[in-house]
Parts: sequence; structure tokens; C-alpha cells
Amino acid sequence: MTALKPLLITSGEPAGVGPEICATIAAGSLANTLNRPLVFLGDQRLLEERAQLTGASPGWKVIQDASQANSAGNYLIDIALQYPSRVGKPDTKNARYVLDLLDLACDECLTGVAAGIVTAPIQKSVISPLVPHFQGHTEYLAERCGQPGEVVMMLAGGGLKVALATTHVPLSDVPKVLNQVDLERTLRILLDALRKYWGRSAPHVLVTGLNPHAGESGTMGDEEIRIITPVLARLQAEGHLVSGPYPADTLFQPRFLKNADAVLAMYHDQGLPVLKYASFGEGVNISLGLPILRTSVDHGTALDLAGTGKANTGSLVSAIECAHQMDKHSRS
Ligand SMILES: NC(=O)c1ccc[n+]([C@@H]2O[C@H](COP(=O)([O-])OP(=O)(O)OC[C@H]3O[C@@H](n4cnc5c(N)ncnc54)[C@H](O)[C@@H]3O)[C@@H](O)[C@H]2O)c1
Ligand SMILES: N[C@H](C(=O)O)[C@H](O)COP(=O)(O)O
Repeated sequence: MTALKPLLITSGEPAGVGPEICATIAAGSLANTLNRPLVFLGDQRLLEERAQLTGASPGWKVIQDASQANSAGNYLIDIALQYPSRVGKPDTKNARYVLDLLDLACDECLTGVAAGIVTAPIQKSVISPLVPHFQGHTEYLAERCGQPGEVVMMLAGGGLKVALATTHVPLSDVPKVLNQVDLERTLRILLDALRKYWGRSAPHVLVTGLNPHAGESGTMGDEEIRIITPVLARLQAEGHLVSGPYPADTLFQPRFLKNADAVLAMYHDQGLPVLKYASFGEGVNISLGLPILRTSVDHGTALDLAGTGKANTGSLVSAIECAHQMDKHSRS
């Protein structure tokens, strides 16, 4: 049987837990279980040193590019660090390295060589001196794919899917950036993705309000009236199962969630704490609406754990399994 196209796994911030969780997974049997090539991207010496610190013995074949990963197993594309990395001490001198991993992975997907990218965590502040206003993988990959702003961040875990109307913007800017055009596009991307990757023929999305008690009839903010309700009305008129705006504080109850496919929250810390409470360490961050498939871990660089061997690999395993299933589903 022909092997599935490879998934590319970027090892992320070299000072964080990314290199060691990648090496730990490459020491296991996940690639064979999925019957797919897993191609890790990073500095070979760094990854193998971190593996030693944590007691893992990655078994990978070093290749030059992803097209050489033509059967199930673990592979490594060796991309040299620019500067020696110390455990737990991110350095802006390695920002270019971190982006090189992402750029290569993105380009290999855009050219159709690879099926998708799975990203280990990066330290966003380290990239900012090189890329002013850098926000995160989600926004960076959207730019790289030539569609800045046209991407939706969704996290999945614990039986929940939570997507965001705004991503990495300061809280004080959320009401300024929220608008009908972007909200409608976000909902359409979310609905399409639920159909394409999760097979929901008529997906149901619950939408939060922005303000306490969804604005309390305009007495605690009017974004619900000016922005959210008109967008929902337009989509409902087309037959889409979108409802809201609901007060976010009481929406996350089993009796509401049991009939829903996803929740759309208005901002990062409105939706993600609930999701991470339900599944931290096993959740998956998924970028929707891009021409490439991309999943990621639900955690950050965990600098406090780097090099200790205590970092949990569960979320990276889930992210790889999720990308694998999404790729298979979208082709079936
Ligand atoms: N996908 C990503 O690239 C991604 C995701 C989230 C945060 N970040 C970035 O990571 C950096 C650090 O963020 P933070 O401190 O808010 O969050 P964090 O997830 O790195 O750490 C929060 C807490 O969770 C623990 N933790 C994290 N990962 C763990 C794992 N695999 N196993 C066990 N415990 C784990 C940490 O030790 C820490 O106590 C920031 O720069 C942030 O922007 C990146
Ligand atoms: N918002 C994500 C989370 O809380 O898990 C995280 O910061 C990663 O974002 P990117 O995938 O855009 O780097």
C-alpha cells in the first residue's frame, strides 16, 4: 500500500520543551501506528541532546527534504541552529531558525509534498524583534499562505471545539477589531471546516456575546446588537444553524453543548480557559481556512520544564493524530 503523505512536525522554540517532546515521539511507534511518515524539523544535535537529557532515543532517518519520506516511519530534516540554545533560555538570535522551520514546512505543504504541519510551541516574544507585530503561528502562516487575516483559530479537546472571533490582540483592542465582515467570514470558515473535516452535514455553532450577559439588551455594551446579531441573522436566513449571542459565563454547560458542534467565542481568554480546563495536555489547536492543514499543541514552551523530561507529550500526540484524521477525512 502506498504510504500517506508525510506530516511535518516543527520542533519550535529550541529552549523550550518542543525538541524533547518531538524526540520522545520519534522514539515511539506513532508513525507506524498511523502508517504514515512523520518528518521532524529541527537541529539534529539539539534534538538528540535534549533526547539524552530526557532519556528518549529517537529513531529517525535523516533526509534532505520531505519528498524522501516515502514510507511509514520517523524522519528528520536537520536545520542548523543559528546560535547555541540553552535549556529554558530563549534567545532572539534563534528567531530566524524558528521561522525557517515554519517556512520550510509551510512551503512543503503548499507544493503538495506534505499533508500538513504540526507545530511544537514557540516563544512569541522571541520572534517579535525579527517580525514586528508577530502574533503567533496562526497569523504568520496565514500571511505565508497569502491570505493575511483569513484564518480561524480553533482548539479541540475534552469533547469541545472552541473557535475564536479574534486571536492574539490586546484585550483593549477586541471591541475595535470586532466587525461584521470578519465575524461572518470566521463563521463561514468554521462551518465549512466542520463539514469538510468532521463530516457534519448541518453543523450547529453556538456564538457567545462579547459583554457580560451578552450586553443585557444594550445596557452593558452594544456589540451584540450592532455586530453579532445581524451576522447571525444573515447566516440563519441562509439556513445555517448558528445561534446566539449567548452569555459566555453560562453557555459552557453540557445541556447546551451536547447538541452543538462548536462554540465561537469572541476573544482568546473568553473561550480558551474553558477548553484548557477541560483538556489541557491533550487538546489540539487547529488553524482553519488555510490552503494547508495545520494543527498544534495546546500548551506553550513550558520553559520551567524544559530539559527535565517531565513535559507531557499528550497534546503533541493528539495534534499529530488530529492532523492525520483531518487529512484522511478531507480525502474520503
Ligand atoms: N502553540 C504555541 O506555539 C503556543 C501555545 C501556547 C503558548 N505559547 C507560548 O509559550 C510561551 C509560554 O506560555 P505560557 O507560560 O503562558 O504557557 P505554557 O503552556 O508554556 O505553561 C503554562 C504551564 O503549563 C505547564 N506546561 C506546559 N506545557 C506542558 C507540558 N507539555 N507538560 C506538562 N506541563 C506543561 C508549564 O510548565 C506551566 O506551568 C509564550 O511565549 C506563549 O505565547 C505558544
Ligand atoms: N492561542 C494559542 C493557545 O493559547 O494555545 C497559542 O498561543 C498558540 O497560538 P499559535 O498557534 O497561533 O501560535
